[in-house]
Amino acid sequence: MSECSRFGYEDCKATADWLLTQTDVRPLVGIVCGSGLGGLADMLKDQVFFNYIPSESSLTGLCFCLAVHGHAGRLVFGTLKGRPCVCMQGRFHLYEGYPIQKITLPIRIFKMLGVETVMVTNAAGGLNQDFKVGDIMIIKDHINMPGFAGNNPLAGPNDERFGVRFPCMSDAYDRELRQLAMDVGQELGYGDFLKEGVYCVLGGPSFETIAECRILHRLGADAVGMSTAHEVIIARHCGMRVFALSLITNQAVMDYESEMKANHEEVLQTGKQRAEQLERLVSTMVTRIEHNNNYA
Ligand SMILES: O=P(O)(O)O[C@H]1O[C@H](CO)[C@@H](O)[C@H]1O
Ligand SMILES: Nc1nc2[nH]cnc2c(=O)[nH]1
Repeated sequence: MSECSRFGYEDCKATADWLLTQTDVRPLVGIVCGSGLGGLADMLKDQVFFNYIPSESSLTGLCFCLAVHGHAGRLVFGTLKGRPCVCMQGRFHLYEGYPIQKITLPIRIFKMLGVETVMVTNAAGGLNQDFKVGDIMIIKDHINMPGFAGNNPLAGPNDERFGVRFPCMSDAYDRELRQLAMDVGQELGYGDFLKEGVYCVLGGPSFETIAECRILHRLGADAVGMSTAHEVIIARHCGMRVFALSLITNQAVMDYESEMKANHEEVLQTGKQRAEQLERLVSTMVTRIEHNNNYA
């Protein structure tokens, strides 16, 4: 069986159907928590959660083993300020060695659970020289670097039950949700550290060289990370609205004289420092999204 068909429609449906027998929550919003940002899932009330199961032969299809420090590895259902949500408290990355279709399987499961809006968060290195550590960057576009070399989650046979063969990506990051984030951010007094920009995904796990950071910046990227774009492509393919943000956890090293060194501890530390504001931004947005959906 090919990798693509192993994580196909039937797998997603079986998993979603099983999950729906385990909880009364019918989520309209699905949230993906980035490195150090798992506290978003802890905000959910009346939680029902499932640990990602470290087995290839899992009945539920959620056959993942999660080892990345800073990611809990749970699918959490619950309500956020009264709105039904599901959260991936921890995600999967290319560098963990999983096929790209497996990394993005939970997003299709979101769809089959009834999710309409996906909110994706990540930790990223700042390439834009105007960005500071601790800034929150609303993602307006991405550069899918692995996709340039053919590593796209939609590569392989297309299943029309999910979406079309050639989905548009120029509108991937919903304009209204970006505006909503800006409005909510201003209301909360986050104006000084709320930015907008382009996210570039690389395969990782090594952080970038100085030359790589310089070229990514010249290509138009404002932040660099190792996730998100694959999830967004899959979410858009099956018609969900997408909002995504990066927490700028470290400054990408662009200068040969610099003594700075990217490291995962700093990433997690910055996550902790901004956790509360980020949670408030996302949870306030969630309370307004349903209203937004009415005229979407
Ligand atoms: O993208 P998330 O999962 O937030 O994590 C980011 O932070 C980790 C590196 O510190 C990498 O996994 C990178 O992708
Ligand atoms: N690739 C990459 N991922 C990150 N995640 C958090 N910071 C970084 C970074 O500087 N580079």
